[in-house]
Amino acid sequence: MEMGEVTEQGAEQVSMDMEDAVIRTENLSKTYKRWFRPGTCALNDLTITVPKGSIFGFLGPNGAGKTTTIKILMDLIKCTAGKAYVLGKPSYDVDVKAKIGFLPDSPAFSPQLTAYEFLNICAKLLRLPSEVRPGRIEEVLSDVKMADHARDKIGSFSRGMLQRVGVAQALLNKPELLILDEPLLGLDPFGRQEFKNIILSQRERGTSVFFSSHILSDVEEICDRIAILNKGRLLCTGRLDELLSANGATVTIAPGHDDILKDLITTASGTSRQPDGAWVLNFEHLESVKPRLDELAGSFPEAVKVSAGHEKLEDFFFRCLENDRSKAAMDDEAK
Ligand SMILES: Nc1ncnc2c1ncn2[C@@H]1O[C@H](COP(=O)(O)OP(=O)(O)OP(=O)(O)O)[C@@H](O)[C@H]1O
Repeated sequence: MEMGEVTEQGAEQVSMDMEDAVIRTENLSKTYKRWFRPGTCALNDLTITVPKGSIFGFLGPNGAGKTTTIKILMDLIKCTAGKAYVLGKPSYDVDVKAKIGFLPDSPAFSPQLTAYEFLNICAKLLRLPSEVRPGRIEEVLSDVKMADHARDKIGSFSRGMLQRVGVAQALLNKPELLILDEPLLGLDPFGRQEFKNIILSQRERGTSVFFSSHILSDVEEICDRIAILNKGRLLCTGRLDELLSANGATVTIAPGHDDILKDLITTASGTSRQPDGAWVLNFEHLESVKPRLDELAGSFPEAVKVSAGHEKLEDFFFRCLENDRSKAAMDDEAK
């Protein structure tokens, strides 16, 4: 983890060189006004840095403030306080838009247009030269596996196909930075795999990617960095490998040894049962259970397998939210 990066709620992130950051927010806050009622605080003091070349997963439960942040980064709405920089410029800088590929939350398409016609309009808006446009449109349609549907009307597309067209338009201008709001929404497992391949190949050509998602297994597979938000506040951010490996352990108990579980299960941060009946337990701190695990591994060498240093993102995510909820409950009690 970089020096000063937030690992605990409320900690401050020390600034990384702006040159190395494709996105940087500083104490960003947003309150939506409401008539005759207190406003909704959607974002509260958010400070994050997305370094150049990274694939950054922006996570949080419904209503955490992800779309609000993305809208501010795209200058679709104004923040109430704080600062947002994209590719080293304030987020309202118009010139920067030509270097970004953007997929909004629930994009709307004109159903009468074919995929090709829609992308042609987008390419014109991006001022791609006319001689380049057809080739580039074919290229992005092929990237998202929609080449066979170029001449079909968008109105006939499934949700997943619409999402692919949305990703295709985000790729049109060969962006330096992709900002994608829930790009995996509506994609089947093949679509998700293709999306992950697209993102990894984009990174290879030097594009940085910032996307929000609820599909934690996919985020774990491709992201090198994450931030987790809850109720508009940052719970943690950093390199995924460092956040997940922080002293954790995964223990697998072979099928038929459920009796071993009894005293372990109460201290595990996460548990899951495999189809073959084996149990997988995740521990936040290996040290706290190591003596007991050593003892069990000595008595049941075939039944207990310990791999240090890798908590699943899903377990980490729930643990962060649970800690936040307990802290909020304690704060309420103290009031
Ligand atoms: N235009 C708006 N006016 C008033 N409140 C809003 C508006 N947009 C969002 N909010 C509120 O701001 C908070 C954050 O919403 P936001 O859409 O940013 O969350 P999110 O993390 O993207 O959620 P989801 O995962 O469900 O898409 C929520 O409480 C939401 O009700």
